[in-house]
Amino acid sequence: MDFRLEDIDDAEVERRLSIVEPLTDAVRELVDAVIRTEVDDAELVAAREQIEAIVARLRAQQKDKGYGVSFTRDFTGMPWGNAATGARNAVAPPLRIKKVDGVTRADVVLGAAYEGPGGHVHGGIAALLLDQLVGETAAADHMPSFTGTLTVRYLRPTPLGPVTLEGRVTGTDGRKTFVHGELSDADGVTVEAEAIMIQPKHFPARDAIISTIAKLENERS
Ligand SMILES: CCCCCCCCCCCC(=O)SCCNC(=O)CCNC(=O)[C@H](O)C(C)(C)COP(=O)(O)OP(=O)(O)OC[C@H]1O[C@@H](n2cnc3c(N)ncnc32)[C@H](O)[C@@H]1OP(=O)(O)O
Repeated sequence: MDFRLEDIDDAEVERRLSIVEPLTDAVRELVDAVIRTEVDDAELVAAREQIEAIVARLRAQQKDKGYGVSFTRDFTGMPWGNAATGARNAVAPPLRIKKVDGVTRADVVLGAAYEGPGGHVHGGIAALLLDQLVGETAAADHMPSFTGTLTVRYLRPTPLGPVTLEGRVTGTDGRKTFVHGELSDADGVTVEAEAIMIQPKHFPARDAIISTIAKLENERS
């Protein structure tokens, strides 16, 4: 797995975010506009040509594969390509999960790009958001847990628009953490999930990052 250390502080993380998040938001607007526009065919062709020019500009310098996950020396993660939360990923709804007293919560608005049944959220998108939620709920002490089993129950269709997510740990057993997650609209829970999250036996990336930080600190002292 592609994890790496970047020797930068939180101010530099914020500076980079202040550049990329508005870009990603603009691309989200583009996606939404393409879905909902009713301009004529000539306008669609002209717009496509402009978009192709922007793509060529961004391709001038590219990573070989995905973005990967970087960490700062303070273990601030930068999973900016992540499909559910990535700051550089316009496919991701702008999901920002917060953990308070062990309970994870997020508010997000799901627009036209997340449609499944007409006017309602695609079931795969609900599962994606819940998967990320249970992952962040189970994560502890900079150690990720991978989703072993995710069971999703769709109680009723979720209308497009504002939704909330909430997750909590319901138990642990060795390296397994059991998590309950919910997706709700203003009228209550629409989708619920039970997950078995598993801390991998070995997580070489974490060990490699910790030893790199120790080396950097040695060099500075
Ligand atoms: C840094 C901040 C991050 C910040 C937070 C990051 C959030 C990221 C959120 C994204 C979450 C994802 O999508 S993760 C991506 C999707 N998931 C994956 O790709 C996982 C692929 N699978 C695997 O890598 C592996 O199979 C693991 C890690 C799940 C398990 O491998 P293992 O560690 O070798 O497990 P093993 O020793 O065999 O078994 C340990 C115990 O777990 C049970 N077990 C094993 N597999 C499963 C399973 N699939 N479902 C249920 N239970 C299972 C066994 O019966 C055993 O129970 P017992 O005998 O002890 O009772």
